[in-house]
Amino acid sequence: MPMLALPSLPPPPSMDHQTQTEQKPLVFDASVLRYESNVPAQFIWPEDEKPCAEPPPPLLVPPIDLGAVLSGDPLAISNATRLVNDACQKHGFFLVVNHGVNSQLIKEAHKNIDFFFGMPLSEKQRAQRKPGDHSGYASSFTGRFSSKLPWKETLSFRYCSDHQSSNIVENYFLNVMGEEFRQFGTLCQDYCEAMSTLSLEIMELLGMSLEVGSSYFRDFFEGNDSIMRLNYYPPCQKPDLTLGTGPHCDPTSLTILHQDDVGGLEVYYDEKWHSVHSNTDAFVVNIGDTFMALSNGIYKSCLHRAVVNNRTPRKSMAFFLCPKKDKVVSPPNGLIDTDNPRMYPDFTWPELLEFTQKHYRADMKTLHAFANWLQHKNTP
Ligand SMILES: C=C1C[C@]23C[C@H]1CC[C@H]2[C@]1(C)CCC[C@@](C)(C(=O)O)[C@H]1[C@@H]3C(=O)O
Ligand SMILES: O=C(O)CCC(=O)C(=O)O
Ligand SMILES: [Fe+2]
Repeated sequence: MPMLALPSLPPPPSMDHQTQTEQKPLVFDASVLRYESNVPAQFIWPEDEKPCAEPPPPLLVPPIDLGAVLSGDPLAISNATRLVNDACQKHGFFLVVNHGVNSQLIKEAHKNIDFFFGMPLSEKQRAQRKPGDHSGYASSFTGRFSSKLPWKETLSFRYCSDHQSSNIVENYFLNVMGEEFRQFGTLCQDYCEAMSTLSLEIMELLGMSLEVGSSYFRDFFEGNDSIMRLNYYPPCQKPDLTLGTGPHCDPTSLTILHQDDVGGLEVYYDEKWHSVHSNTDAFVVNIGDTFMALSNGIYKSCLHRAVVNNRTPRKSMAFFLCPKKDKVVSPPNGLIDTDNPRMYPDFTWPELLEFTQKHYRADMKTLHAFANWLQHKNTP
């Protein structure tokens, strides 16, 4: 079988950040590192990927009034489908307002995130992510990658909307963190349920804007097997050297992000980075690689990153919508024709997830690398 070069696959950590001498393994303890003016080399990003010297121009994206769309108002629907269609063909990014998600639920979630990440490292490590697993706590990715480390801590867990998994998030918190975290678990379960509902509503809108019918993608994501991630970006004394999350397209289908009012999210469009103003009343929505494949490349997977600052910690909550395990990601016939031939091979989400967890560090070229990898894997 021909060997494929996978440019982002890092060498095992022992190969470059631990030398023959007595160097200790790197630990990202934010309570210490946030005051450190010497940023460890593993967190320093290459010159061409460093944050912009000046604040980048804002990305002008019209907010979509989801409430008006769901009320069935024909004018609101035609406006929203036009705006979404335009945004998704250009950069794959838009905002949703009047979304119907309880603002108290969002506030409580942010409070609990502050509490969780404010705990000592050893407490958070009770939920430590295991190698090859996408769930759990990670303080940066010190054991997983050896360079271009992100200045962030994350807590990720699986959410599944089928009936057999009704308490999957609550149970995760109970099992890994214990009884004192039951309430946080219930809150995250409720939040994920709200995100799953919201994502299916957005899928109706995407079905209308791609003219395949409002139920096509909604049905495809019924019983979704998704990932929820809480991101915490501690302050950094040298924010111009590092990144909170490096440039990437989400390999997942659709991301619904809620960010606090600190700011730091940036989107690449028209050959430059743009900042995204924070608006705590809005959800930030972006297309991911799996939806790009599902739309036969018509909607773009959004290239984005997060920068950090030297003053305030920043929080965001990302719900990564993913299809049920056995769903084949294949575009509907209405999106394929002689001018628009098939762009990507059929695949299932678990295959792409495994690719990003075991073979390739997700970046801006994941879908392309994955399509090549699949092709070589399946050619004797
Ligand atoms: C399936 C996933 C892999 C990542 C988490 C979810 C969706 C986004 C991916 C990620 C955020 C893209 C940038 C690189 C990454 C390693 C990160 O910085 O967290 C990615 C996630 C991951 O592999 O854990
Ligand atoms: O925190 C943010 O603003 C972006 C996070 C992100 O892109 C991700 O978790 O995939
Ligand atoms: Fe992302």
